[in-house]
Amino acid sequence: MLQPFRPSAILLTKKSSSSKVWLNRQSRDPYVKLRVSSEASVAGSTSYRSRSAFKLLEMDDKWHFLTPRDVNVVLDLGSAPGGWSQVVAQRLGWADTPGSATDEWDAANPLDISGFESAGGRRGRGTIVAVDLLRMDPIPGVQFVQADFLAPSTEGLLHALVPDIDSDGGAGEADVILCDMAGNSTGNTSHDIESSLAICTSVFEFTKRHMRAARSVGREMGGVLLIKHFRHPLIDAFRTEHLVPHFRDVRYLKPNASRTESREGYFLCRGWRG
Ligand SMILES: C[S@@+](CC[C@H](N)C(=O)[O-])C[C@H]1O[C@@H](n2cnc3c(N)ncnc32)[C@H](O)[C@@H]1O
Repeated sequence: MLQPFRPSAILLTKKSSSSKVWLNRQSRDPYVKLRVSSEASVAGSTSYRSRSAFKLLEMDDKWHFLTPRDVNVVLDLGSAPGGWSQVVAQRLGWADTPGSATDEWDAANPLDISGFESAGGRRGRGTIVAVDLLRMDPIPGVQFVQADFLAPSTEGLLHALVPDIDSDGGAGEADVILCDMAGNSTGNTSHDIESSLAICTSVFEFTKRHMRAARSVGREMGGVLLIKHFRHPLIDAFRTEHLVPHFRDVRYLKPNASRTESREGYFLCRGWRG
């Protein structure tokens, strides 16, 4: 007769010690506490869906790349569960609070735009398009595409959702491209760096085709790219070869909300030169 599975003493010890480390870290993490307390303080809405939301809030509070009135088209690459999209929706006026999940997701439809209409009929400005491999519950003001960003067909899906408002017919429609995309960490540094580099390269190629340059809208500053990466000399070389020549200003950001022990950081690239 089959015996029910009983974890061995070793498994139990390993699990409980790693769980303890995790629980310990969570209970001391001020951003986890903040995420939970934002739920309590915002009646009738959900809290931010991710701890990551606080990184974007912190970076935008300092550098103001989402708040200018002429920011109208924002792309959120690697958006699930939706913390960054909630922040963008708030900053573009779609909601005062992080916003609440609305209808059930229709998993059969990769171009579900059910989150587009704001709860209560409130309209913000502009267009927010988010993409992720994983499903994401709707957020008012955010159009979501469930797809692999690295697949060639995804670019067309994203492009179809963004209004092409160039007056001179030139390329480029995004004011801000955000990328918090990351593959699953394997613990193997060279594999993780390779994956981060592949994402950075692909996002940069996409940026070249879709970022708005200053001249196309008569602005002083072209579009902004905020891109996550994992610190490594190869990523530094990517910054020097690709980002620096194409933007007026490129800087490394490590928000307080990003864990110190993590190699994660962000390049904030402002003023796309085209
Ligand atoms: C750190 S999470 C993003 C968290 C998000 N900014 C938030 O605040 O909720 C990274 C996301 O990148 C997504 N991702 C990784 N590779 C992807 C790919 N090739 N295409 C689309 N999404 C991808 C993952 O599914 C994951 O949801």
